Amino acid sequence: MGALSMPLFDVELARGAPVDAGPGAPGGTSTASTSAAAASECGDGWAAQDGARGVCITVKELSCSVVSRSCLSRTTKTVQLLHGVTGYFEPGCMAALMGPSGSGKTTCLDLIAGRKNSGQACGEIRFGGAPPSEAFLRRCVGYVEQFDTLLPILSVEEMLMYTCQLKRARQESWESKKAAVEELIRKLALETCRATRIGDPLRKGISGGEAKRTSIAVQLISSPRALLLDEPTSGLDSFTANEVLYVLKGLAEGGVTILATVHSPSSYGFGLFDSLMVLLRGRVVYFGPSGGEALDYVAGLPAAAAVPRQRGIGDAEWIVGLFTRADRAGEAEALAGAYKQSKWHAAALAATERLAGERPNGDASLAAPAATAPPWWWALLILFKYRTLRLYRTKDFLMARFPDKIVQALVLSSLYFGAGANSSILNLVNIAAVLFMWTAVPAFGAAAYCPSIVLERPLFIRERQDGLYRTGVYLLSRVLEELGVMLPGSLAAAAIVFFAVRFQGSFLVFWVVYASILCCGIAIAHMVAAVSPTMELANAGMAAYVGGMLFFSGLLIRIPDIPSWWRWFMWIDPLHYAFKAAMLNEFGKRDPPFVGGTLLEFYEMAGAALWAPFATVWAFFLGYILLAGLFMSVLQHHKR
Ligand SMILES: Nc1ncnc2c1ncn2[C@@H]1O[C@H](COP(=O)(O)OP(=O)(O)OP(=O)(O)O)[C@@H](O)[C@H]1O
Repeated sequence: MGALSMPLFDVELARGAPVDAGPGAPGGTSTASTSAAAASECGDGWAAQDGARGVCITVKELSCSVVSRSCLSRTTKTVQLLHGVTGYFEPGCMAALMGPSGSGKTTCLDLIAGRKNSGQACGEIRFGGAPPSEAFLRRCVGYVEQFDTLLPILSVEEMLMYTCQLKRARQESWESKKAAVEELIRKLALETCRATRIGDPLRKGISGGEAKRTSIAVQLISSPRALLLDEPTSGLDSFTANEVLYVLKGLAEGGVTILATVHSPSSYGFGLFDSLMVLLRGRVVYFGPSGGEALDYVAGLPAAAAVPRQRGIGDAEWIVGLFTRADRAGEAEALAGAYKQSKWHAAALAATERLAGERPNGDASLAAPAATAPPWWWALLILFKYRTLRLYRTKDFLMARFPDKIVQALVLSSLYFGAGANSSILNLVNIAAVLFMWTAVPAFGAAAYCPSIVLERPLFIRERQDGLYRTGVYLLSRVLEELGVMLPGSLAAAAIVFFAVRFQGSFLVFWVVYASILCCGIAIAHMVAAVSPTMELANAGMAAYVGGMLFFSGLLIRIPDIPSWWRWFMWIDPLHYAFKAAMLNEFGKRDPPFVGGTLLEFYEMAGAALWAPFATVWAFFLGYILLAGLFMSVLQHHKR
């Protein structure tokens, strides 16, 4: 094994990667052999340096079906996505999974990675001769999904360090982790963008190719034994696509088992693959060596007569073009039948059977370790360090949380300036109104948190599946993150309103009422976002629930006037308890006369202890958090 270095790649490209006309064709050179030679010069892969060994993946008679619902006729039918896929992917080899769009490549990868969460699957998937445990898949198998899920606020280097801290052993020294990150930055040629913010569609950061390489690096940080990649080259220019495939080849040379779906790699990129599986409508139409053998096989098919090879058309492009045309002509089953008669199918069956039965002795990691995530306190600490602290320095995050409170406080203060000191009967309704608004506004403001929770869901799902943390830790981290900014913001708003309106109760209680209902709002936002499949539904759900709460607080309609069949809503309305606490704080000691009794009697609050509504609001907060955690763990809005 030689050293994997980008200059070698550059030289090859500068010379111009030969257009492979196929073995035996006049002037043709085998890109497979060219690349194999190039790759054989590749050095110790990163994984090899870290002592990682690949693992043999065998797939036997893998089938999958889903119940699909027609949007037009509203009928349902069972669709077969995979039909008895059989094959194997060996350590040290880079395998390509190709086929036209919709042929079942992602489905196949999802099943192998244990991430398909809809439909019915049957067949056998083994890693190192054993069915993989969830812990093994999380720890030892990396999955680079089609769409990048990275934390936009972090730089490339921070993203890698953050993942490294959560994915590698906690006991490993910081220096060792840093060295691993440095090595990955070098291997994936991320030096130039290491300090650049990752960004998102609204705030551009690193390029698409850099994001893809960062995603690959994120998966490599724990030295996986197998790396599955769904279209690692899609959306990249041909140079960057070749660059990514070249890096993957180096990793395969280092011992990692690599399986990647690709659409139309260049001849150079295609030549880097060792084996090839082609799917057509969920059926295997070729599985065998890549390069010359694959080209020979395809050239010998009757379907090849309709799509002759032309100069300028790459190997992979020709193969995919030929199969796509055959697919559209309804020849998928015939091609699958032809493959079943071929020597490659017989060889695949025999090798899969043999490898599925081979269980390397002493391969301890195959016996799944129990823990799949770091200790909760460690994960919380890392999330705080890399996420929360960074968000606290992010203008967008702070602007969505501070100014609104101050503006609302200024509006309330100027509208009700000095009203708190006036106990005349005509003014009491104004004081009750400002206290009502004081509890309603923070609950409404919590709707602002919903979009970011829903938008971040794919990242959360990916990181949880990767075993970076458990649901409860993520939720706790997000709530603490909000509470951290909420405290100073709410304190400033409370001080402005309390002293401008000249309230007579306790300032501490006045502030705690506001802070408590704000906490409840944050928890409600997480709960509503957790049950809502989309952002629109989350926003609508939040507005409906919080809007409904307003009516049952006790101000807009007196409690005795609420129709009996609506009374139950009052008991599940934290606003009702927060408003009660605010009123008791303000009027508990000086309950002024009002319409035939006292003000608190009018609102049916007289004689209540102040602690009771507080305790209820906090019980609501805990209840919402528990429900949010439960829904986040159980509900799978992300069907695949
Ligand atoms: N959960 C599902 N419900 C209904 N249909 C599904 C589901 N999952 C996949 N499919 C269908 O199965 C087929 C294969 O999908 P898959 O994503 O595996 O294809 P693919 O080869 O990866 O496609 P592409 O190259 O475009 O990503 C598609 O027709 C897709 O619409």
